[in-house]
Amino acid sequence: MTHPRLSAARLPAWLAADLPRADVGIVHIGLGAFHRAHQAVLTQEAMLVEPGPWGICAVARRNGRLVDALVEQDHLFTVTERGAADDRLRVVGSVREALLAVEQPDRLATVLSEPGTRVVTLTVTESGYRHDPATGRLRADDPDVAADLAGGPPCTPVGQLVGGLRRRRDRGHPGLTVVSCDNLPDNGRLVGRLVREFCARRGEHDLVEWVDEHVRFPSSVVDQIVPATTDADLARVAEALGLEDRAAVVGEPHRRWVVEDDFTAGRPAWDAVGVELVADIGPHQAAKLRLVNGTHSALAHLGLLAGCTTTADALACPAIAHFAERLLSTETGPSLRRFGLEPDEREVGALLTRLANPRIAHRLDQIAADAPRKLPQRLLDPAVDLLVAGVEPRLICLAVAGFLHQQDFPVLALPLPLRESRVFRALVADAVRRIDQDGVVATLHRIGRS
Ligand SMILES: NC(=O)c1ccc[n+]([C@@H]2O[C@H](COP(=O)([O-])OP(=O)(O)OC[C@H]3O[C@@H](n4cnc5c(N)ncnc54)[C@H](O)[C@@H]3O)[C@@H](O)[C@H]2O)c1
Ligand SMILES: O=P(O)(O)OC[C@@H](O)[C@@H](O)[C@H](O)[C@H](O)CO
Repeated sequence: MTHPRLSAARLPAWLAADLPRADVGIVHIGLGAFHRAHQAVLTQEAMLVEPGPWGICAVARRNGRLVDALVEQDHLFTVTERGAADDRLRVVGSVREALLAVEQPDRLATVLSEPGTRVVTLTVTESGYRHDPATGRLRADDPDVAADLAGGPPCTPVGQLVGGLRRRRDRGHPGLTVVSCDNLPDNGRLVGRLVREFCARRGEHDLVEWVDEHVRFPSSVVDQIVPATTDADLARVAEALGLEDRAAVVGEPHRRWVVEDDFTAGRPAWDAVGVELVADIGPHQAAKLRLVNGTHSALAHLGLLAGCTTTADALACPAIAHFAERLLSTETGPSLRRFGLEPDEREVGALLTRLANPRIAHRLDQIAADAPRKLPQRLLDPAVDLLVAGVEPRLICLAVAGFLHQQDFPVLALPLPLRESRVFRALVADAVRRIDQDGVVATLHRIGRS
């Protein structure tokens, strides 16, 4: 059955009542599933508590279908919070404009430069920053970075940011705050460094000075599982709403955002809706990346070898579930002692329940994609900390072996302490051999019993 499209005019009154339709104050670069389920919802909630000009201009890179869908729907879309037992559907109206970065570079630079724009948020994936994780510097040999540095219409997020900041400075408008929400350690400092490096490589040292004085780059940690939307999700939303929503997203009910409290030009009342504003992001970031994302990556690399498709499938396998519980309680959890954090049994249980939600189809191949950029902060840094504390990271090495098993050649750039660690290399080699010989499930069984 076909349904009419979601739009402001068609929205049932009970849903329309809760929609703030504010002027743009935030530009979000990276209009993917996550932004719609997370920051767009929290910003809407914040504006309901404290009204203000915090509407969002959401910027996609190439996904014209998504931008068209939003424009056709008056920028409205639904978010389904899918718990283990039921769904909660809501309509989101905090997005006020949607742009395609590569086709509308001038409009993007203008929105970034407008005085009303006071915050820029980013979710452009780990590879979107185009940096070398080992040095934290821009990959100037990346063709897109090179084209941006040469002054073409910017196609990388850093090039886009610099274009907007330059125009802002030239127009004499005040500074703003850039908040990275990607799963990267020190994400704020990383973007700040890349923006300055980009300007310096172009010889724009005066712009570096302006950025130093007028732009803040707080780091942030986000946590909510939001898989890519499927056709089945879209059909379910259409049935529930009686309207077709081509920009719908589905995520788990858990939603967390921790941000360094360093804003130069104001922000929505996010703190009134549960966003944690903190002075030191370090422990929050390490805990999230190691516990949530570390477990995800381990499940992905071992679960795919075991023939599983989603995190829920993987955790339905007793050997993998036992492995995940031990990974958290004996390795990634204890690795956080360096940050003054102690493993907590209840937290481990709650996390595994989240990841096992059978109604959230989080595909392991989506999590496993781009692994060389994810594994360092998720599993390799904890391995370093365990080795320093005299503990063998045997389970982490199994997950790394699972990753190497799917590769034709070792593509992983190991941190120096692991490259030099004979223990680490021997543990990984042994894990690869065991998986080869016995298969992944039997290997996990054996390790589980030892
Ligand atoms: N999905 C989740 O569960 C989740 C949870 C926590 C954090 N995150 C973070 O958010 C990121 C994105 O996740 P997602 O689910 O939205 O992925 P997604 O693939 O749905 O969206 C990523 C978006 O970033 C865009 N992008 C990349 N480079 C860009 C550029 N130069 N200019 C504009 N847009 C650009 C892509 O085109 C895409 O629209 C993740 O990589 C992660 O760092 C995601
Ligand atoms: O989104 P990525 O590709 O950085 O990582 C995949 C998942 O581990 C990640 O999206 C988690 O679901 C998320 O970080 C949970 O908060």
